[in-house]
Amino acid sequence: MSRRHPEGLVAHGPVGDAVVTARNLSKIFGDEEQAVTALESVDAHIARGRFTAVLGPSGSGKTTLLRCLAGLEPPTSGTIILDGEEISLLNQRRLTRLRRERVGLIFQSHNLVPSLSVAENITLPLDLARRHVDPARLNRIADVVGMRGRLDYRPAELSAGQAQRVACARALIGAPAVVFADEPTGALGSQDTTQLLGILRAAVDELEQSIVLATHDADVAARADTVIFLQDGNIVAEMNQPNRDRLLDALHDLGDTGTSGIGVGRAEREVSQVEEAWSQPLGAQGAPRSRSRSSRPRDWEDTGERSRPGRSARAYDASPHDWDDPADRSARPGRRSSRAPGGDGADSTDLNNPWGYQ
Ligand SMILES: Nc1ncnc2c1ncn2[C@@H]1O[C@H](COP(=O)(O)OP(=O)(O)OP(=O)(O)O)[C@@H](O)[C@H]1O
Repeated sequence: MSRRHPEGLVAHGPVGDAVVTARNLSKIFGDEEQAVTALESVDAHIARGRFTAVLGPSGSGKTTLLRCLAGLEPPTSGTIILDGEEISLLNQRRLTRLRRERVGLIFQSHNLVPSLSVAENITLPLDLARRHVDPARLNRIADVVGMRGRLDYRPAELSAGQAQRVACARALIGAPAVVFADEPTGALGSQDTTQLLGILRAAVDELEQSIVLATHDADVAARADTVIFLQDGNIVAEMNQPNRDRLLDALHDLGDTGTSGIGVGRAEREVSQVEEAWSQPLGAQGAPRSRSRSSRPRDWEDTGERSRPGRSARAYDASPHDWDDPADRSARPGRRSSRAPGGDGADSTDLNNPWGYQ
């Protein structure tokens, strides 16, 4: 069942259902001695209308998982169902159409097309899909990401944070079934990171947008509803309603010694054009590696796993809402309905409160 939100914003299907499912998903790059197993027999259930983070160190398979789930990378084996469609059964033309109509993409590098204006970059997915661009929708999304006053700017005239907010608007404009965001804050400073996560968080809470975000940063993952822990191409644990403390405890329990790269920045990955991002593998190279496997992901919802005596919960003070406050969190997933009136064209949006609720 679809719900129609104000301003024609559509959430597809009941919140909490799977928007993407992977069963027995494996991805091997290369063959024989050059073979690299990036994903091995992964089962994943991505809930609709929720914010899911995939947390893991460099090389754990985050990008590969997102690319497979988004239909950008063909799996070696396994099944992926995206918004009700088994994507392995689709021919290239239908797969491209499915991606354009139902998938939003955000990368670490903003991938804006330099020759297009901000407005043209935002509406690019709709133009590629030959879908109507509703000017009110464009203005609303531009308000949300604080770019309404810069719609005629070119990407070269934007800061890194502004450019990534445009990329975020581009992913949200078509109200896709799911947005995949691969390290979207990896090249941003802390203030821009906070703003971008606020926009993504609000898109989930206010619009029931399904979002899957890959990160190596526990602080970023702490903003999600669910965290999937990836190690060596395996999902080794899942946690609902994370906070920073619980995540750090879980990482400690999983054997993270602080040298795995989780929580540490990395070099920006360059992909030049959004159209290329829609159709081409990123082409990362890597060496084969040994792996330790667990047969079943750990579940930190198990109360036996949950209590951590001696650790007090630290507030994640960068957040616009205190999501880590259990009282506040219990209010989710109830959606706040009151909104501020539309903007006047200036970039006056409170980016810590991007959808304008009180
Ligand atoms: N196109 C490719 N060809 C060969 N190996 C690849 C390719 N893409 C990824 N790999 C390898 O697959 C493994 C998982 O890579 P992936 O990029 O998915 O990990 P990641 O967790 O996203 O890492 P990072 O955070 O550094 O981006 C790595 O060993 C990587 O080198």
